[in-house]
Amino acid sequence: MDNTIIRFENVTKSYDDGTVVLKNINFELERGKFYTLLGPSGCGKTTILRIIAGFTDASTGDVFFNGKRINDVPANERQVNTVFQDYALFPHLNVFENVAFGLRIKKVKEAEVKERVQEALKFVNLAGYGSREISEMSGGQRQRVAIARAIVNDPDVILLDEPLSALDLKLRTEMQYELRELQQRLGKTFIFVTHDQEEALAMSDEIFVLSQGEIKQSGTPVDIYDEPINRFVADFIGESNIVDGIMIEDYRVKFAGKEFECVDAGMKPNEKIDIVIRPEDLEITTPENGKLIVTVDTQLFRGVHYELSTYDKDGNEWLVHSLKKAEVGAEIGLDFDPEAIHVMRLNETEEDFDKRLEAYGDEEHE
Ligand SMILES: Nc1ncnc2c1ncn2[C@@H]1O[C@H](COP(=O)(O)OP(=O)(O)OP(=O)(O)O)[C@@H](O)[C@H]1O
Repeated sequence: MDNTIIRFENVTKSYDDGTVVLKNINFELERGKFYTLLGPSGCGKTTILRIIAGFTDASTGDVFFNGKRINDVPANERQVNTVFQDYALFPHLNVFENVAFGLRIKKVKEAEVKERVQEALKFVNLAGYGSREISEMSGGQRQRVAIARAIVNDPDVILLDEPLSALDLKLRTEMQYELRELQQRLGKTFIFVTHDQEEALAMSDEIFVLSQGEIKQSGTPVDIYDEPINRFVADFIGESNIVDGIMIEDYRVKFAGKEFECVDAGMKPNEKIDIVIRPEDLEITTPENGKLIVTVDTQLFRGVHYELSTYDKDGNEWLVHSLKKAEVGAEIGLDFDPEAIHVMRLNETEEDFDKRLEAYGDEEHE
């Protein structure tokens, strides 16, 4: 059975004033998975949700739901519900009536309304809260009311537009666990919008990293963290050391004035590249044993590790996460494995990246 629930084909969105918000969006989303649209403010995340919900039209391209083109299907006939950033709860209605609202509009019978609302409230751990006023609920509880209101209609897909952004850090982390757990219990497709990379890494089955109306990379959190395909993604996801480099030949790169063994291949000799090394992949050693020699500029204790800001003689900054301490002002060595060097082609797109890997793979098989 085809497990695809939503498909975007060449979707663009522009406004009459000439603003191009989405350039050419293509993706397929599967039933029952947790997807995250991640990117800086204004990159088009909310616009994608609005097109799925039917609140706005795509300018060109096609949107499919369960294999059926839905460009012209009105919002209220789509099997989709949205949880908004500000929850959009009705302050004059109590918790029960807020959740019941959509069912009442559909003229569902009273006995069924009662049963379904109670079930939805139980699902979000708010059984017994039905008669409370919204003003008597905490931020986290309001969030759960908004989710109960979305799931009571039994939609196939739930859209969540930065639903955790109004919460303080501790509650936010709790709600991340809760939302993920809820999605798994429900078995529905969740599409979650955020500009917070940690949230995206923690919660998602698959992440779409967006910038300026384009998908820069998609994949599992581990894929995107370990194999960012360009400087934008590497910089946006996690903390990174990114420096200019040159590919000498397959498995050999040059950066910071020295040549190193690496595991990347399939690029042109002498090609200019971007190099990424994650701070946790750099190990402190003596200057004699270090592949890089750096001076420690600052050191912060972060609980689990020390965070050192260091620089080499060319002025490149190297951020280090280390369990070992160093002396501020001291010269130290940094060691790393060849696998820790991640090589990226300048401004490579996801499509070109995939083509390159495919071509390289084919060559290997010949
Ligand atoms: N009616 C409109 N007319 C012109 N431009 C618009 C209109 N609505 C939205 N935009 C523009 O579309 C772009 C993308 O907006 P969108 O809300 O999708 O971004 P976002 O990634 O969700 O950002 P945020 O995280 O700030 O909500 C923005 O630059 C915004 O100014």
